[in-house]
Amino acid sequence: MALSLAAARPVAAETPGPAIEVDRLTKAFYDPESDRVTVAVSDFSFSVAQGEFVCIVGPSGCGKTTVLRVLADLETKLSGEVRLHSATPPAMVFQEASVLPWLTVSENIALPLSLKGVSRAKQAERVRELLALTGLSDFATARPQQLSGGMRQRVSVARALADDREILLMDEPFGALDEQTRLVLQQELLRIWETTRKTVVFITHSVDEALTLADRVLVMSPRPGRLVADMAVPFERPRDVVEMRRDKRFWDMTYEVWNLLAAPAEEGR
Ligand SMILES: Nc1ncnc2c1ncn2[C@@H]1O[C@H](COP(=O)(O)OP(=O)(O)OP(=O)(O)O)[C@@H](O)[C@H]1O
Repeated sequence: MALSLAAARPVAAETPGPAIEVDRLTKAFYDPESDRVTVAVSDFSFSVAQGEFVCIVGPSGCGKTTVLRVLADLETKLSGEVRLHSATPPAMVFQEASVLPWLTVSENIALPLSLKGVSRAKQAERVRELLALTGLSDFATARPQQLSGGMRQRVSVARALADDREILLMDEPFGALDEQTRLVLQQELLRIWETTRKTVVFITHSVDEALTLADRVLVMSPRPGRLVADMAVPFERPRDVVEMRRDKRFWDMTYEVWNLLAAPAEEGR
């Protein structure tokens, strides 16, 4: 199937209000042992519209995880403003699948619902939907150690979706997987996103993963991380992760982002 990537997606026109607004965020860590302050993120500003998929790329240690942890309220900021326009706290997916080994796949997915006291019947219905959405229906009663790494990460994604939070924060969720599994999960995440239209902030080291998934790619500088580019990704949806790679613009953008990442850090940071 030839993929038509001709029309640029009018991101702003389709997206209502902001779901996330970050204004001049600065975050530093103090290590009392060495009496050293590490400025992880400096003056970082961006916003994410409701239902938008934004990827953040940047060199190792530039503060990507720190930004996500501040959004999740797991870290306090030094200065700046962070506003989440959402009725629910964000859900998180981490690099390592954070599944509980003593629970079955279904029980892992149901965990946020059982913690909230949702009835067993409603839990079972929601779990059924999520097993189908993430392709795990045949593994409902399996335990995590019986699953591959990719399948465990699918369980993490399903669990993050269980109680239907509006914002999904994903920290390099496919980073530990082999290339082929990664492509399969990227395709699945695209399909899931088409179905759920969550607001997603997704961190990755992989430029082509960012271009495959995102409406916009934010490129960060080396630490202390600052915003160096905010790029709209023009490929129309639904996307096919393999077919996209036949489009010259995909590689032109990959080159452009790599050029930004390879640029030397500015003086005086
Ligand atoms: N809890 C902490 N205490 C002290 N320093 C920290 C802490 N967390 C992060 N840092 C420092 O902040 C900087 C940014 O770290 P962060 O993990 O956010 O980067 P990253 O871009 O996500 O890195 P990577 O891509 O390698 O995962 C690093 O220099 C790191 O050492």
